[in-house]
Amino acid sequence: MRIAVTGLQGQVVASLLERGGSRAQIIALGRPQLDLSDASSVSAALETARCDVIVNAAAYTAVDKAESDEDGAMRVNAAGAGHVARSAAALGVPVLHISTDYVFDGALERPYREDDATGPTGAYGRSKLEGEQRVLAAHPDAVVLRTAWVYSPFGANFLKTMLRLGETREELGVVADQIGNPTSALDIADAVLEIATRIVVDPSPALRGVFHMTGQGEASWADFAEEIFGQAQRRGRKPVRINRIATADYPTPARRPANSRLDNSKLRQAYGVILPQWRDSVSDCVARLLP
Ligand SMILES: NC(=O)C1=CN([C@@H]2O[C@H](COP(=O)(O)OP(=O)(O)OC[C@H]3O[C@@H](n4cnc5c(N)ncnc54)[C@H](O)[C@@H]3O)[C@@H](O)[C@H]2O)C=CC1
Repeated sequence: MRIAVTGLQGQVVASLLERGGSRAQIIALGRPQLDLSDASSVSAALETARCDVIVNAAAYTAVDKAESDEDGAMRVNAAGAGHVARSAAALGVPVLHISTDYVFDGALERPYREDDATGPTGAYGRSKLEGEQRVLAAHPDAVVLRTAWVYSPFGANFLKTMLRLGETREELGVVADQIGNPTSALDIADAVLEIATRIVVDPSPALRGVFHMTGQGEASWADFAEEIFGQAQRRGRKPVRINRIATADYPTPARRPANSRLDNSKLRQAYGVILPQWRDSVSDCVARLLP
């Protein structure tokens, strides 16, 4: 199977390139050849790729910067996602589109299900929600996978930031009143490969539409940090104390949802896919970064 994926170096792209193995040939397409904000570059690159499935994993992911550049985020996350889905529909291949927990406002007191009301609290979330809607409108054979709190050995992410800060700091203040599901990009890649394999052979409507896909178990950012430093300490790093702070004490341009947890039951029922427990995947990632 040939899978074309947007982006060259993102966390999910790098993970797909690593995990493709013998299961799939991964063709990564990024700038300048494929620029999500340029419809003609998207259609030309995807046509040339001659693939069986398209995964839209590239995005404008700078959540805080998007607050002062909403047009830029919209061009990539909304219009760009639409370009990918339209091209996929024209080529007659299914599309898997990666989206986010930030489409929700976080006020609900249980994990969000796919049909819960959306209500993004910031520009990034609004652009990603608009992207989902454009993908679903453009392509009947689309799967939208909402994930959250992504980390990996690649690129920039919370886990790598913690390990870097831990080299010089003895204590750190980390937000304890936002809860979500830390998710390894390598686990996302494994699940995307399974979903792609199914969708090319099974036309069932139950396999199309929006699905939530995150690591199992929940955590606050402070819990996540404590787990990272606990694992790092077992690998010879000095201890780092976490001071559990409130969101109000760590102001950022974009407001984040207090509850980001996503209920994964629909994905499990439709595809039989379930991601590993988040602490196990954190352990694997720390082991790779601190061998
Ligand atoms: N990082 C996270 O915590 C979360 C990410 N997501 C979503 O997961 C997906 C993958 O995210 P990551 O791999 O973490 O992102 P990343 O930030 O590691 O990589 C994004 C990639 O998109 C590429 N890109 C940006 N603008 C582009 C454009 N105009 N044309 C072509 N390529 C462009 C970048 O060069 C980069 O390679 C994205 O859809 C993101 O919105 C969802 C929830 C949380």
